[in-house]
Amino acid sequence: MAARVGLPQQALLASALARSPSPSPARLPYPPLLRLPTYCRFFSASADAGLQNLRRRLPFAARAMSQRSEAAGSPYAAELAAAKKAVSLAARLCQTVQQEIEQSDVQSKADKSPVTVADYGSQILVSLVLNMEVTTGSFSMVAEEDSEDLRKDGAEEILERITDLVNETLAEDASFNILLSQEGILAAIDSGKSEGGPSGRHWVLDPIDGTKGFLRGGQYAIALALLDEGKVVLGVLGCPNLPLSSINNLNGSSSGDQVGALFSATIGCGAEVQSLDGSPPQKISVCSTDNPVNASFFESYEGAHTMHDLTGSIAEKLGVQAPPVRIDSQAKYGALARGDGAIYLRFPYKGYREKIWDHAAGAIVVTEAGGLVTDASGNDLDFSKGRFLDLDTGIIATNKQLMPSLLKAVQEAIKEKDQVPSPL
Ligand SMILES: Nc1ncnc2c1ncn2[C@@H]1O[C@H](COP(=O)(O)OS(=O)(=O)O)[C@@H](OP(=O)(O)O)[C@H]1O
Ligand SMILES: [Mg+2]
Repeated sequence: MAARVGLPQQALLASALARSPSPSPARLPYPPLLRLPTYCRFFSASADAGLQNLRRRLPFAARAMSQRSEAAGSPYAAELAAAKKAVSLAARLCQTVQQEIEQSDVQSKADKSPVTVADYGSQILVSLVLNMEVTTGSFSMVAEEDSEDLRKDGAEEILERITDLVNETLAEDASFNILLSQEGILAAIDSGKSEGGPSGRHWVLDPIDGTKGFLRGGQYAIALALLDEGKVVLGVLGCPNLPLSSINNLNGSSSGDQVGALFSATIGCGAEVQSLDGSPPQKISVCSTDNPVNASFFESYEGAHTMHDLTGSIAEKLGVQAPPVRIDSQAKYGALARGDGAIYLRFPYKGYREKIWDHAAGAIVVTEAGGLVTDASGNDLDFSKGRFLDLDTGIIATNKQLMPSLLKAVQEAIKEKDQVPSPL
């Protein structure tokens, strides 16, 4: 039986909520929260000894922020710091859930894909932190989840579970004097309904990329990017189960290494990795091999997400010797960006529409690490068209030396596949 927020904690949180006055705009300490009027109930945490007892450890997010990054002087430095803090906090909630997940924590969406209390919880925390930390401009977020299913009859229990998880995560972090009501929880999820587009700034979030991997106990990522005038200008990938230094086997694990990597990149400032618990950021770069024989390639773990027969044929044409490294989520982009492998191939089945949140953060981490990310014809990915990427050819990534031969192999393999008569 998984641990839930214990009764004393539940009572504490409930009483804190009950005695908190509704926020009036003049009292709100974080101006951006004005955009979500029913969002929060504030109270003075410092006066509450019980809440202090819930704060068992220093927030790793806060420590991560104090480390100097290459991007410190960039025009997006404040946004990058907020994004790292948001992703780190969300990662903590996801880790808690993954360790003790129950059947009732998982639901099925309209498209039959799974969604968990952690997907919702992660989206809520990222929305909240961004609203609190980024105080300039209007707030817009394109995110994967919405609250529709949680507003239906019968969803009361899961909504309560999400509310408890979010508030417990906030209560454990000394930098937050805030709890959310259930209306606040729903509003925070729905703050991700933006359509994005070519003008203005839009955050792009996959609160859990690779939910199937998350459920399997495997790799997943919290993926957050910022679009400015249609271009990705920063990206953060939190990968709680990825070894910090490198991966060296097909399961994405490596022996004796610290686990939990936070990748980040800002346009023009390079890409970095640090531990999720706050080690100093280290600059990363893609591997420099120009010999496909030495190259290994990443692809989706799920056979339904990419055509493994096509990727096998591409690898064979290139002369790649090593078997594919199959891991879930944009952790693949992070691993590629620091040179764990040389190539990433993704070829969904016909009819699948790629979402921008599945690639925005990963793509900038790779390009700022010196790599290239394109569609199967060599075109840059266009994140300015709304919630979808609108490409149907596939996505490839590698270093600049290998890209010409990779593109050639991709074109040949696609042509050959198209010539094979369909069995139907
Ligand atoms: N049919 C189909 N084809 C292609 N892609 C699909 C498909 N269905 C889902 N998805 C998306 O894949 C996301 C998971 O990322 P990956 O495919 O890289 O990882 S995995 O190894 O397959 O788990 C996954 O992200 P999450 O939904 O956030 O888990 C989906 O956005
Ligand atoms: Mg997701």
